[in-house]
Amino acid sequence: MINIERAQRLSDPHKNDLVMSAWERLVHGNPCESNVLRPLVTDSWQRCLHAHIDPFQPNLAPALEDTSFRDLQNRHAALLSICRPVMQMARDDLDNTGAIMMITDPQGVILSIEGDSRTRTDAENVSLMSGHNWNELASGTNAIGTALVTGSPVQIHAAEHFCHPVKDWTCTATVIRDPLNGNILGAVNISGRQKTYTPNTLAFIATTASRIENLRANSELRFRCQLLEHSMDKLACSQDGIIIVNRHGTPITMNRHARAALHAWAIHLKCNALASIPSLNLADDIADTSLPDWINPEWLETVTIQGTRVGTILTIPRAKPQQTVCLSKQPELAIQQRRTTRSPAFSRIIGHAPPLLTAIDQAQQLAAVNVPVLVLGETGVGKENIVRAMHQFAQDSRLSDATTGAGAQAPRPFVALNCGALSADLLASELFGYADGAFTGARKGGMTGKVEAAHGGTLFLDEIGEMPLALQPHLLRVLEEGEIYRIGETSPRQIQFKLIAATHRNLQHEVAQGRFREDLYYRLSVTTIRLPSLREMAEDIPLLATHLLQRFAEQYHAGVKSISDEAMAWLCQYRWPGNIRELRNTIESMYLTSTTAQLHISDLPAHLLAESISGSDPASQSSPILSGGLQVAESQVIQQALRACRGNLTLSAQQLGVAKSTLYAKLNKFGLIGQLHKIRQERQAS
Ligand SMILES: Nc1ncnc2c1ncn2[C@@H]1O[C@H](COP(=O)(O)OP(=O)(O)OP(=O)(O)O)[C@@H](O)[C@H]1O
Repeated sequence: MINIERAQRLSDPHKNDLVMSAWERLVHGNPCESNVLRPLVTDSWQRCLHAHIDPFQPNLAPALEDTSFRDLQNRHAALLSICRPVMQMARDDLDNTGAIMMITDPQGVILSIEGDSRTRTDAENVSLMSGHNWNELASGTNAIGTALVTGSPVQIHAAEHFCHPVKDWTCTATVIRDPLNGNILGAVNISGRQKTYTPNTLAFIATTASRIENLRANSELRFRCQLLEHSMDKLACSQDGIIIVNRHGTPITMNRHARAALHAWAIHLKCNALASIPSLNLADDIADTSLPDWINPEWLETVTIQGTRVGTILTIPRAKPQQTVCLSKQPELAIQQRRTTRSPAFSRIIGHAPPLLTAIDQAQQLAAVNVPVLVLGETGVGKENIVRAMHQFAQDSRLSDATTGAGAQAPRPFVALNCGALSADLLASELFGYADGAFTGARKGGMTGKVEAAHGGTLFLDEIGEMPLALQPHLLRVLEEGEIYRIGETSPRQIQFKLIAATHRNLQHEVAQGRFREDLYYRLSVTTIRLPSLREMAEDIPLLATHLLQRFAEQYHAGVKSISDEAMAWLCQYRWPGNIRELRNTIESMYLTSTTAQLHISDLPAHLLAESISGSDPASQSSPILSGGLQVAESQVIQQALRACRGNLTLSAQQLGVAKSTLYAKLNKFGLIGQLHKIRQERQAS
């Protein structure tokens, strides 16, 4: 490709007469006048002379035959489908503007054309129409052909065209690149009569191409997500080596048995940098379709989703196959087995409620697979807890591999960062690190970022929903490329880590609101684990409460304590907006403040009691089974407050955090008016 400076890409219509005279002299055998022409045009005219292009050829831009053209359109169906919204816009917005837009294949053959209808008719007279080839070597200097040679956005205005029939046209084109590998997929061009010239078309065409490239990137990302989602069970459960190959023939991930399986079959490939396998390219026109010797065709499974072939699963059997339990094949057996065997790494996660068990199963499955995982759940449900367990599980699995001969395994780092706790600048340097002297105040010698520190281990990005939009593309790039640039450095560092992100936000909603990038969302949300709120696992509250009491007894050495039935009933009906963290804090406070070996309702923190007494706790209204116990509890707390305030209603209401009228209504409801009088009499008597 030729590197074209920006200033060179723009035509100067004021020089058109000079350019025309230079062209006339050229076609009469004189040398090319580089002092009049832009270097871009000089070079192109030289190429045309060298290729013996006839500047006066009447049949400009040879046409393909109908069948060949249809074949060509079929071959480029993916590009045309991605360009559809852009061409739809051209149809609607270019009408009556004198401009037309077209998409070509990488050789310059026009695949599709839209725009101003009158100009389209004029354009047909000069072969600017579907099926015609605007390659430089076929049609001389023109925006499509020259953009394809240079790989840059170019304008070719009027006299700058090499062939006479198009010298009344002004054209601007650029290439469309594959965002995955930079290959040229085709070109996009906008043309009109020379009087429609405007320098702005250069920026417009560059933006249009980048919009098409973004659409392509998003659709590739979707295919990748679909492929990974489809392969997840195999990656997690299979005892064979699994390598997932994307639709372009590039391996994107593998399970932990792949290395051993390749070794068993004496296939000497570097797992970390498996080269592309052209014969597994399902998306592009590839000449080489023969499988490499090391692949047995029976190992291949093409994954087709909604009619699109999104990739291939390559299953390399272990030399001594073991029985595989795969979720998709034997769901009931697999679920039963997994549910009864919680690995030691997850033993700190207390609870047996079905939604929690599902989350633990998923976490165990995904822990050792090298794909990003998104953990969702309200605040305090134990997201960090489960992420740490996943890291431990992966670590334990590697250690057990090491004992079966897969090599020595050093401890892997676990690095956590809360994206909501730092400003955008600080977060950027914390994440990516920086070079020595990268900015004022930078630490001498630079700093290693969290991403780099997590190399070989797990990076936990908590509150990912709070990550500033400006940083999100950088994170996506790290995930896609497996390399980072420290701030202020120009050479990348290769890194490999498992990303686990967590959020309490609804990221889809954030994407819809423009606060979270859709491409990053797709990258992260391939595999999600949703942790239930404590309300959804209320059956586990007694177990959790008892477990926490035991923990605090060990921590504070203040003896073992139990919880009264009434207090437990209260704990079970409360709605716990702060989830397990709030439960933990409550039990801790009760344990430390109670003076007896059994915790009672009266040991509950005052603000929680006030909430239930004021009736603001919806659970208290929706749990008839517990409401008896709760009423007793309420009655006890009110009596306690009355006694503490020696029958003063105003003070009692203040202490309970309710209105005086509410308190009075409760006294009536619980038959405590007599009790109130008694306390007042005692006060007067004393
Ligand atoms: N199932 C569980 N069993 C025992 N303890 C738990 C469980 N889930 C959470 N915890 C405890 O609850 C507290 C809160 O958990 P954690 O910090 O993991 O929540 P989180 O969802 O990450 O919170 P946030 O959204 O605020 O970051 C921790 O002390 C954790 O140990």
